[in-house]
Amino acid sequence: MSKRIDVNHLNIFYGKFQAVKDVSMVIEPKSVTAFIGPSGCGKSTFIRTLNRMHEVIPGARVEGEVSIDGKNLYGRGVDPVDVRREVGMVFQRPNPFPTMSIRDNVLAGVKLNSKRLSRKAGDELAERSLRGANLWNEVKDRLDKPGSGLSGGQQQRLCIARAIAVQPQVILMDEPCSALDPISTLAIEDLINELKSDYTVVIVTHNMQQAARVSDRTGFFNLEATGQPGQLVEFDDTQKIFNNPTQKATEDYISGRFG
Ligand SMILES: Nc1ncnc2c1ncn2[C@@H]1O[C@H](COP(=O)(O)OP(=O)(O)OP(=O)(O)O)[C@@H](O)[C@H]1O
Repeated sequence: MSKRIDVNHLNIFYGKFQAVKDVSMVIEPKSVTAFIGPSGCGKSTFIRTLNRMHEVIPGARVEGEVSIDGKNLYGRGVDPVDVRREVGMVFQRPNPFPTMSIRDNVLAGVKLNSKRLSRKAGDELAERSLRGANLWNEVKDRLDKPGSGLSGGQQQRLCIARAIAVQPQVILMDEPCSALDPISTLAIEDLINELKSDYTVVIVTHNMQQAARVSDRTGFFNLEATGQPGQLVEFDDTQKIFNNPTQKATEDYISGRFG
């Protein structure tokens, strides 16, 4: 359940404004890839194009190609709903359905995909997904209570359980810890580390220590100037990016000289 992503000459626009320019990269399966860079350089815009989520924004469009194991996500006849089933996403703010029970929250994505589940199959899938998100022990006695009754960190793991339940190949995370306290952040980081044995994980983070801790590969995005599109300046092994980057702009950013 893990696939390679190939991005080829991807340009991303909001109407006439070009937000991201000419990105090409390979994202390896069963690894964690992190994107860092200053505010507004297009990290969120880019990650959303990996599951066509940008298409919910009016006027947003791409040129170029994104392939998962050789299949172009933007090919003719490809249904974005199918793409989002294969490539799940977890957002900055945990967004469980507040009145829905914990169990039903986990199964919500599966049910949206119009899969009918028996009670037993639903219980099994909910347990498996909650275990996969390291949340089972904390919620197993209150599966029928609303998702909104959980702490922020637990809600984020609930959202990860919901993403896993659909059995995606890839999990995208857009600043998944930015609304969380340090303990919950560590719990999510541990989980990301475990998820990579089954999934291709892509994460946007503002926290450089987090990128250094959780990722195998890191991409640094930057803007040449305000109003210009964001570009991928450097993409390499995380060790290399943080210890011996090739580009001066990367070095300046990771050493806190700008951004
Ligand atoms: N819905 C939108 N409509 C128009 N322009 C947008 C939209 N979303 C983002 N942009 C613009 O695209 C550019 C990239 O924004 P994006 O949110 O991808 O950057 P980012 O690197 O994720 O920033 P941050 O770190 O602050 O979250 C910015 O100039 C932003 O103003």
